[in-house]
Amino acid sequence: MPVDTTTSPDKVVLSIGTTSAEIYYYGATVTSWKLNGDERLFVSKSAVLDGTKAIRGGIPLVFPQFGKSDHTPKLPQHGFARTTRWRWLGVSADTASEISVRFALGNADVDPALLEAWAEAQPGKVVPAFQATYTVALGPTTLKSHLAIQNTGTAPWDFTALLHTYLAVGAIGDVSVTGLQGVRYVDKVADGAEATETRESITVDGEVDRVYVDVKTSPSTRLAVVEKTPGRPTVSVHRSALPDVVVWNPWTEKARAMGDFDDDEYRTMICVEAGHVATPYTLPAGETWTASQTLAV
Ligand SMILES: O=P(O)(O)OC[C@H]1O[C@@H](O)[C@H](O)[C@@H](O)[C@@H]1O
Repeated sequence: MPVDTTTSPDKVVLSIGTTSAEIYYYGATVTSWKLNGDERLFVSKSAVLDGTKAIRGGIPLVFPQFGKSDHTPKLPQHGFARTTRWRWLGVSADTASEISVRFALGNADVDPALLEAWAEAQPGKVVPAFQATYTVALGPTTLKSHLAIQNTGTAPWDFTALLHTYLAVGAIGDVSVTGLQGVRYVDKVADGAEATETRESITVDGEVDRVYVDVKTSPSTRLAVVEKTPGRPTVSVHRSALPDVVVWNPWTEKARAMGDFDDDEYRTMICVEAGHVATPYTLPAGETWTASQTLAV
């Protein structure tokens, strides 16, 4: 199968046969995954792509903090990884069945004020020393995101991380998410109330913003986005070391409130976000945490 990589000042484009992906250096955000010309990721028509704002769509990388925290009021929502330009490390594998590329982010790449803000939540308020490597691998029917975060300092520190995946869907009314039945969740739309998911297939008919905690799946209960619309294949989400899953759709009112999201776009997207967010991960000095997600059609 012909494989190809092209780079430009803003992004890298990968292709393998009729499948392609593009990744912006800004945020190392994957902004496109096309199979036979069919786009599987949602990016808003109003997304800002000039590196001044997190990209509204694709797969923004949330690190070192999911959401907002009272401990770090100056650290922006969802941290700084999605709003910082990553270093391009080049192609790491290039075979007939997979092409992968790597990006890096470390302390020197990040605005010092943001590092100081992160330090507020750490023991002794010490700025964490880190090195992150992000690998994106494209196969004929898969897109893998692999994140490795190393503590390069001498003291442990905490973080939360998440792959904020926006999937494109034909019509939100025809979509269901499977694999979450019986899982406890925190409902951010209901002021953080906790409940257990009873449904085998979750449908969306209003604002949804839930953190499903410690989601265990098996081949018979796989995490997947299923569409009734003819011709739209199921996208499965396979996870490693990302126990929690956020399901988000802003619906009408929140859509109107977002400047980089068109009013009706809630109809054609759903976020299914794999992360380590319900509890922070403590990374000991010198150690590396690795996690990955594979989207498969
Ligand atoms: O607007 P942002 O910062 O990209 O966040 C979008 C959404 O991201 C989700 O992960 C959160 O659970 C939502 O609460 C949030 O609204």
